[in-house]
Amino acid sequence: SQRRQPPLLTTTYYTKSCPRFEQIVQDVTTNKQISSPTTAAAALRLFFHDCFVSGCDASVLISSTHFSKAERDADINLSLPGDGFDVVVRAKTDLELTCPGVVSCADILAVATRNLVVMMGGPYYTVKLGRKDALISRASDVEGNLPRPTMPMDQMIRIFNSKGFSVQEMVALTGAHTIGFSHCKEFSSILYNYSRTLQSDPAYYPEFAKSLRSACADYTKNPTLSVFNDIMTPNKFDNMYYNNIRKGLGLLSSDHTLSSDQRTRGFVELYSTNQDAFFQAFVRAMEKLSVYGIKTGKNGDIRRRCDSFNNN
Ligand code: HEM
Ligand SMILES: [Ca+2]
Ligand SMILES: [Ca+2]
Repeated sequence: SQRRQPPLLTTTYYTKSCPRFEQIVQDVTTNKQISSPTTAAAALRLFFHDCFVSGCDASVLISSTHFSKAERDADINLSLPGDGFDVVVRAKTDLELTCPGVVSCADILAVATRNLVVMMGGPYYTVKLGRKDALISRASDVEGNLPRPTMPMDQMIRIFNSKGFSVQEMVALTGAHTIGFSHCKEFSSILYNYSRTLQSDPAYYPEFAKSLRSACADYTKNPTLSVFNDIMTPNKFDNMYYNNIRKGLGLLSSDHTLSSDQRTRGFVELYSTNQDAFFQAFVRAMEKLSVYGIKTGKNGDIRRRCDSFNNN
């Protein structure tokens, strides 16, 4: 049997073909984050949702047409904020002026995400380059590839394992919930109607549950209502998320389960007491995530626009 070699990305991919690549992406991400501070969390979640569905290939950036419903319009992706898409489009626009047809949307999203994590106070990690953009984006491919907050731990672990990510890596990556928001509907079922006998015992700190109920009181009429994922340091990329979930200050059912399940609890405890350990684990897991399922050569192309394929 033949062993297929993993396609190789390099850190110097654009050194000759687009020497200003890093600088252009850096300028765009900085300006965008300053004018729209929700961009960092938006891009980080967008990147996760791209990579877990057929690899880090910008498949999530494609817009639907009359003929085909793209990933972006799968129900779980409808809450992806526009700022994440917008920062990629802005960088692409600048890059097409400087080095047309050279830089992939997938590489832009990967580097923009890293830059934004760093801007929020998170750790720097290496992003290798040379990803090609996907030739396919189908909403029907999304289901089953992304975790949902109401899933039991077994199922969440199965999704991560199926992509080669360990329980430890799952816990480290989910530290991303140290920034950003969740809409009320994502945790309303456990907020209004929970029983402590369930395996998915949400174990909200009672005062926290009370304040969430009041913040979300109107959410059926106003579906845009949302709450910080990390109530203590919502705008700082740190290890506070792990401290929160140990105290019942996690938002989503999946956040609570992370600190109650015996398979994940040890990692939560480690990262809550040792930010260096979290950052090191996050760096390794993001480096791994960012090369997951990447396309090279003829398996992909360099899109002219990030939201549509080249052949139309
Ligand atoms: C472990 C399973 C996970 C589940 C069940 C989950 C679920 C969710 C849900 C329901 C939201 C709220 C979305 C909204 O209401 O708009 C959210 C937000 C977010 N998630 Fe996750 N997530 C998981 C893991 C991850 C991972 C691995 C990352 C990145 C590496 C990530 C990054 C984010 C970010 C940054 C936000 C905030 C988005 C924003 O503010 O726009 N999540 N997640
Ligand atoms: Ca993808
Ligand atoms: Ca935080």
